[in-house]
Amino acid sequence: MKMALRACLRTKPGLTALLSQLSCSGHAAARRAPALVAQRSSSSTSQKIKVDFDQSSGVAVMHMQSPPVNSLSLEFLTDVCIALEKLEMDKSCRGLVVTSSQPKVFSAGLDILDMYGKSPEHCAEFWKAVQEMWLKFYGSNMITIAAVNGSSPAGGCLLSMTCDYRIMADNPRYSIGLNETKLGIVAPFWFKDTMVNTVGHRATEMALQLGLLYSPAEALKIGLVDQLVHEDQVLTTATETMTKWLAIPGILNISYTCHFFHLWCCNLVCTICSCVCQVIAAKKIHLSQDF
Ligand SMILES: CCCCC/C=C\CCC/C=C/CC(=O)SCCNC(=O)CCNC(=O)[C@H](O)C(C)(C)COP(=O)(O)OP(=O)(O)OC[C@H]1O[C@@H](n2cnc3c(N)ncnc32)[C@H](O)[C@@H]1OP(=O)(O)O
Repeated sequence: MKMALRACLRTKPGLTALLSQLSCSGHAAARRAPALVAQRSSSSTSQKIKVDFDQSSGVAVMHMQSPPVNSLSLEFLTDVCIALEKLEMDKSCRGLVVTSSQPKVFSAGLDILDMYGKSPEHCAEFWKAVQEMWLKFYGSNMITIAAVNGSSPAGGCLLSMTCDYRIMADNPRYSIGLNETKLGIVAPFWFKDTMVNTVGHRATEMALQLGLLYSPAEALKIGLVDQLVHEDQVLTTATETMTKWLAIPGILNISYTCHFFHLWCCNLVCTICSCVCQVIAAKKIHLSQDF
């Protein structure tokens, strides 16, 4: 799916426009202009994000450092998007590892306090920022690896699933999954689609209906993560793995992209049809109540 988005962003101007409308892209850029990284190795820091870029390997490491649990607030999401935009514009950056500086937690998902009791304008901006983060990671031209060094529920799990590869700390205290159902909320369809693309239809059905959080071993078993390593080894394994991914010629990447793009389009058409059916059904119910 991620590759599919990459392809359409490269080759389909129409869809780019569609996606940019969806994501309200430029939202982040409007706040702060991106800067190109000039040094051989560099480090740039916002309050909540630290990026170390090694120009010799072309690999950047994004450390999420928003205490206590890297919850995805509007401010944090905006910082993530800005950092991604900067890296994306630097053509020498080919790989991105995303990890957490917070102990025991990769990301606690969407910031619940940023969704509750806020103005409609804030909620709209917040929700656009969530979509923007998703699109930017999924549509990135860089190879992305999530170094999941702690728990990663809900939006945290989504963030990791938008990456090409996930390495998780092998600590049974940690968990990962889309647990929205347990919170009494429905995961948006694109959360669901992202999970289907990662673990398949049946596993997603079970995961979402029951709001399951998986231990690292369980997550590995269903393919929600790709590799487990000792807690101390998550980041080094991620950078080693990146070397392998970057050895694959980009052209092959693009070929796979076309296959996935086809699947993604089919999925999108189905989703639109299903939305139309729901609207028609809702109207029918409404009418039958009137008479
Ligand atoms: C606005 C537009 C709305 C449109 C709505 C449309 C559709 C709805 C779709 C909604 C989709 C939602 C996806 C989500 O991501 S919802 C968030 C779900 N997240 C969780 O369920 C995680 C909850 N947290 C935990 O499980 C744990 O905190 C932990 C991450 C495993 C870490 O555990 P631990 O180390 O033990 O830390 P604490 O539990 O003590 O927490 C420390 C501290 O952090 C606060 N906190 C935790 N999670 C969040 C969060 N998601 N947002 C904000 N704050 C969080 C927690 O309250 C503690 O704070 P205090 O120290 O002040 O008590």
